[in-house]
Amino acid sequence: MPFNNDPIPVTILSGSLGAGKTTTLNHILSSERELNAAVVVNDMGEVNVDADLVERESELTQNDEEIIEMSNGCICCRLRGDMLDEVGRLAEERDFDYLLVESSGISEPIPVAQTFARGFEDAEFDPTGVYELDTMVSVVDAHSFWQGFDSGQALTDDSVDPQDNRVPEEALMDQIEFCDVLLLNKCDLVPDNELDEMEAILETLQPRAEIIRTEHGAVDPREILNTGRFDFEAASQSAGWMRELQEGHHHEAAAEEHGVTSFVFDADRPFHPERIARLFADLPDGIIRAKGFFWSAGREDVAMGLDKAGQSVRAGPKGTWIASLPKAQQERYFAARPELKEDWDDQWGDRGSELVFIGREFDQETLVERLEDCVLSDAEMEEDWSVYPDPFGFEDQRELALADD
Ligand SMILES: Nc1nc2c(ncn2[C@@H]2O[C@H](COP(=O)(O)OP(=O)(O)OP(=O)(O)O)[C@@H](O)[C@H]2O)c(=O)[nH]1
Repeated sequence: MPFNNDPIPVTILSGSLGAGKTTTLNHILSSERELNAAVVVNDMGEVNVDADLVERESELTQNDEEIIEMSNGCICCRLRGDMLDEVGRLAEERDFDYLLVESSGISEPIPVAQTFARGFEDAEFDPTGVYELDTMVSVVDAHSFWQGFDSGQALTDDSVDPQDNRVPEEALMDQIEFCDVLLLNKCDLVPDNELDEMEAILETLQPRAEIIRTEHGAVDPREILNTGRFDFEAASQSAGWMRELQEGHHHEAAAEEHGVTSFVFDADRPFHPERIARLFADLPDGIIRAKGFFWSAGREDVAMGLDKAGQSVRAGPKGTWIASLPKAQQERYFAARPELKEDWDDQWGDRGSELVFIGREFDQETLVERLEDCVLSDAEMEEDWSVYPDPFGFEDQRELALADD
């Protein structure tokens, strides 16, 4: 290989367990014979089954990829530094010109992307200038997408990441919301009309990504290699709920045709803690995604966060109101974001609620009414809120288990 100092492009594949990441990787390796790739395969278990499968494939195709197995942990957390040191060693030899990374099924895509885009403090190797993140790909299993979201089937105990108790649906939502290309795989197992509907939902959850339907991971390699599509800022701002907050309504025709809608609920008075907790635990089935922050009466110190992905709902302390910061720090915020002053309340500052709901075939009007009923009434505004029972506790965004109360 000729001497070359250009950064090595990197494509990262994420996706739930069994979505088809290894199948896609093998498809790429066998259809791009010219591709001189190194491959990092991450598996949570002790035995790296995926690496074996990739290894077998590359023997078959007589490619001689260098395959690095990262087992017994996740490259988005515990193995971050180890992975960098490995790819650093690879880069020194430099007898390959593309790096493919298969994350584990529960990997969060943002830290993995950050590792390549910005490095990692605990690692000796600094990837900036040596590697260049080219494309973030998420593989979604079309067949289990519905089932997982509709019935919460994915919520089995042994699939929860022991490190932070995240459930697979939350990892799936991250993978959908942070990527450049979304492969809707296993399309052979789902009828076309359902695929149309799923695609409408994915487009609403993630308006920026290129969505491609695949069977057995058979994607045109040009869609995920050397695309130059990765852009950290754009990717981190591209989630549908975030766009909804920033820009308000703008629905794709496809979304409307399939009854996929979203709206923002705003309030500058606090919610009654028990009423809103009960509502969060009993949102309509059609709500696929809900996200935002809210003010819970009696907790003027902290901005509460809401995060619903599929069947999983988390709510609890999330951030700080600017109004509860020391004056000097508040001034710095105002200097940086003058528009904050516009919605500033003399008594309550920036306290308030802003929640985005994305769903399919739900009754928006009724939900808005139910939300409004959770906001304090005029009489309640005069009460002592500190006597209200607080279902949210002090931990960061607990899983809400209030539905049966
Ligand atoms: N019917 C069908 N099966 C598929 C498709 N893609 C992959 N599979 C099968 O689904 C299973 C899981 O595929 P993998 O490629 O191993 O999935 P993965 O995402 O790498 O799985 P983990 O690494 O375990 O998270 C395998 O048995 C594949 O043969 C598809 O498009 N259609």
